[in-house]
Amino acid sequence: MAKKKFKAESKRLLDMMINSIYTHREIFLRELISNASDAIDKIYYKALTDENLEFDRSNYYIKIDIDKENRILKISDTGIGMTVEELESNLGTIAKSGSLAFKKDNNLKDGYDIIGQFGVGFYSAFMVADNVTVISKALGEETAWKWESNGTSGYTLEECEKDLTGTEIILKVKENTEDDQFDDYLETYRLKSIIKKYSDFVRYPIKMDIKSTKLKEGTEDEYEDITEEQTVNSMVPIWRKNKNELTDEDYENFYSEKRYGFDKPLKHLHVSVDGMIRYDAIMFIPESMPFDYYSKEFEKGLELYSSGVLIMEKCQDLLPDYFSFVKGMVDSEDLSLNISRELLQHDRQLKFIAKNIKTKIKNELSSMLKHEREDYDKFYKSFGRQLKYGIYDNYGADKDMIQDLIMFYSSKEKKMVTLDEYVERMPEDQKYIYYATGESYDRIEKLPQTELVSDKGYEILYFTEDIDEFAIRMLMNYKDKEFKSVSSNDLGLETEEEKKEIEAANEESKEMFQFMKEVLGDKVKEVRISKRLKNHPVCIANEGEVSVEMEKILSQMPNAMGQEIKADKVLEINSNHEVYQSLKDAFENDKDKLSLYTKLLYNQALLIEGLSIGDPVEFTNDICQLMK
Ligand SMILES: Nc1ncnc2c1ncn2[C@@H]1O[C@H](COP(=O)(O)OP(=O)(O)OP(=O)(O)O)[C@@H](O)[C@H]1O
Repeated sequence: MAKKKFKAESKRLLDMMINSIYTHREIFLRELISNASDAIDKIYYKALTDENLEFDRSNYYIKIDIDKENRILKISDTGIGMTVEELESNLGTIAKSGSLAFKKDNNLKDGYDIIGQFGVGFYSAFMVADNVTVISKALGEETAWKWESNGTSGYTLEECEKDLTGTEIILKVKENTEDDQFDDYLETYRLKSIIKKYSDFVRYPIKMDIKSTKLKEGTEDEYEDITEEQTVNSMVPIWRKNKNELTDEDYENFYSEKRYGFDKPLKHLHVSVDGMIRYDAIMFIPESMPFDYYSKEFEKGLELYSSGVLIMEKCQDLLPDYFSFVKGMVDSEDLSLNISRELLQHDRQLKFIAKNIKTKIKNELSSMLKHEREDYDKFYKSFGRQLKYGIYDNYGADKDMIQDLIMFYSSKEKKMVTLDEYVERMPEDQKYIYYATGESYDRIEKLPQTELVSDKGYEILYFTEDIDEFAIRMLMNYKDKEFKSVSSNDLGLETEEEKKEIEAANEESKEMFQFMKEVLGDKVKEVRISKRLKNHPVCIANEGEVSVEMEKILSQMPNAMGQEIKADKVLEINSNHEVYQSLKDAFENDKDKLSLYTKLLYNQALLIEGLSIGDPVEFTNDICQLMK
């Protein structure tokens, strides 16, 4: 049976292909400039092996010209050009990459990296142009050729005039439509900004004629409009420069030029890895928090370049969430990109880079913590909370990596301390790392529950952020020391003897506590004598996994599930306080009085804890009742 070839309507095929590959129309310019840069690179490569050919950098450039009136945009280069056969095979066949063939033929790997590989970039010109003309004169050829197409009905090829070796791509820019402003691509400022965005580090000058108004020579107040040819790209990327030649100021300038932030970065990391996968990266740790940092709008990510050409503005996969504050870029020649260059084809290389970067950032932060504590404190004030999320995130997968970077306010030091510093200072007899939760340091300081632990001379870490307790629960312990809330049932402080005494006292007042528990119903799980109070009459303690502070946070969650999770509260009474005797008297003589006292004490404990009392009217009525 004879095999027949598929027939396809080229216009529709082209349309489909271009519009499904590229999400941003403006990248047509990136594609055409990358082709021009490839074409110049090819002369450079040829010169390496051809003695008769000299490569003098100053002769090579890319030029962008605009003719607004005729809606013409021209991209010219002084590169290797195309012969008539190459025009036919490279531009006449979709998905034929002359550049890929060149790379293979010349066995190119290192150094100057040719960008093109898929053979489709050129056609992106049809996203903005009705008609594309290519005039090209190949290196060493006498004649030039003109290729022309409207992207619908094939193309024409004819001989033409051209002085210099190289290629001109002439676009007849589409008319505006209701939805699209094609006029934009005839505006100098717009083109300049597209070049800056995607092609700033192309190795050859990209020139444009730029109009400006200048003081007329020899006059003091007469101005004239002049047009000057300017190079609009910066060419040599800072990350390819030698670190020793760069100053802090250079990095700071790069940070603000790139608009990574409006602050001055606290730290920069310049990484050049030359191993199995090569990459360069410049990353910054900002000092202050972007205004939208803790909002849904904030997008993490590093800029991703492939051989100096921007591929993605925010590559999220390069950063874990807990380092989302890091700004900067990564450039690698070794990435396998897909056709649109917006997606990475195999993420093996990317994963490798991401893992590498993660360790570098961690090390940088550790060294800052060790050697530049003041800076670290500033950093932690802005982003500490994010690090704590990292402990909790992903079921604690990276907790070991981050635990040394987190800090809490210390009751003793009156400043932020690391867990390591805490453990180092622990007296020998101290079993646990104690913490207390509350709204502010001031409030925690006054919490009755902290009394006994403080009295023992133990340090307490103050947790004021919603994430703190959740993160610590994930960590469970640090250097084999378990975390213990000052509100938890067993503080591990009493001797066996003391324990027995408390048990006996509880047993003695068992019936009274039972009565009090009945008054409070399911608001508390138990009423008992406290082991932790010294001067305060009452407090709320905690039994089980969910703490009172966690209940507070969960109750603010929008979904119903959070509202239902409650802490098992225990009302603890200080048996050394005079109130205890009043309770006992009331139990003997006046049960109504005991119920009033019970409700009052419970509400007091809630208030101290920063919790709202269920029925404030009842509470005030109870106080009046007491005053009668
Ligand atoms: N300005 C130019 N000078 C010389 N040759 C060019 C020029 N523009 C395109 N070509 C040739 O045409 C081929 C096809 O270009 P096209 O942009 O479609 O694909 P590519 O650059 O090879 O790959 P990619 O789709 O990855 O950009 C190129 O490989 C190159 O050989």
